[in-house]
Amino acid sequence: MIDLRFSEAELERRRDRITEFIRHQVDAAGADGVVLGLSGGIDSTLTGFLAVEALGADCVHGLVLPATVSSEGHMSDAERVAQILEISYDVIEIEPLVDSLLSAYPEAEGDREAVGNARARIRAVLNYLVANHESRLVVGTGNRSEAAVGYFTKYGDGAVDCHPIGNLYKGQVRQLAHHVGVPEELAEKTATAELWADQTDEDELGISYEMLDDILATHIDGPLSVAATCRLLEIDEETVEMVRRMYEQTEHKRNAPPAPEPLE
Ligand SMILES: NC(=O)c1ccc[n+]([C@@H]2O[C@H](COP(=O)([O-])OP(=O)(O)OC[C@H]3O[C@@H](n4cnc5c(N)ncnc54)[C@H](O)[C@@H]3O)[C@@H](O)[C@H]2O)c1
Ligand SMILES: Nc1ncnc2c1ncn2[C@@H]1O[C@H](COP(=O)(O)O)[C@@H](O)[C@H]1O
Ligand SMILES: O=P(O)(O)OP(=O)(O)O
Repeated sequence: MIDLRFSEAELERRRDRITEFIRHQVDAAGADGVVLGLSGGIDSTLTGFLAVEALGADCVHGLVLPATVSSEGHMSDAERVAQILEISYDVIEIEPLVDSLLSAYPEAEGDREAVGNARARIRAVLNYLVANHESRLVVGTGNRSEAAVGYFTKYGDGAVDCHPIGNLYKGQVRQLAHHVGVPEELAEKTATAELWADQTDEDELGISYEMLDDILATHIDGPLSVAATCRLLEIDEETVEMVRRMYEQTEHKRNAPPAPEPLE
């Protein structure tokens, strides 16, 4: 394993860079603030803390959007974050909207992945409903580790106006969260997409975030070959190749949809 942690000075610089970024995005769009989905997880919690630091509590609106598969613990943590930050927030149950989708297209009933992704997309629709109505931007919560392996729903949690923590690896998200004062028990929570019951990121991805971050930093985002990465991290080639495959196969999620070249 390699040590990707920031120094205290670097953490302060990251914090300043991200809060300046959020202010700039809002000012440049002439918006009145941001809307943010709060799941009780570390990414949305850190993003909420940084958005309030950047804009003030009045300019941040939280949405807590439980589904039947959401655990009570995560949803009460999400509300707790909104209360700590003293931001306005709404709690909107999304399962009636999922049911409407499935009554329109019952063929997808029981398809865990399709319905799970539909939950993420319903949340995106609600985020934009509020953002349009209140002249705000939708602020994303995705980090570099998730983005690099496509671990997000296309046009679901990926449907946002900016990604303030999009350059941080998951371990660095936790470190910055501690630094800005996120309570310990929230900063150390197990990551879960909660699109279906008992889902965890690391189980589904088949790799720990610690190892994923190391492979991304050295090989995918860094200069080392597969062989050099294996030697440095003392891991097998198959693990590095698996990450490389996830990165390559999900490129479409990180780019604008293509169109044919114009005719000459
Ligand atoms: N951050 C989180 O924790 C989080 C949040 C939401 C989802 N997730 C995870 O993300 C994953 C989302 O599922 P998914 O990736 O199967 O669904 P997706 O809908 O995000 O992406 C698949 C869709 O992309 C399109 N597509 C596929 N290959 C393509 C290509 N080569 N070019 C262009 N378009 C292409 C197709 O429309 C396909 O249906 C799941 O594993 C889910 O658990 C994680
Ligand atoms: N239950 C939720 N309420 C509001 N927003 C949510 C909820 N679950 C997820 N989100 C948003 O989506 C991103 C990504 O979610 P993962 O839990 O990592 O899948 C999350 O940060 C929230 O902004
Ligand atoms: O995106 P979040 O806030 O749900 O965090 P995590 O993915 O760690 O559960």
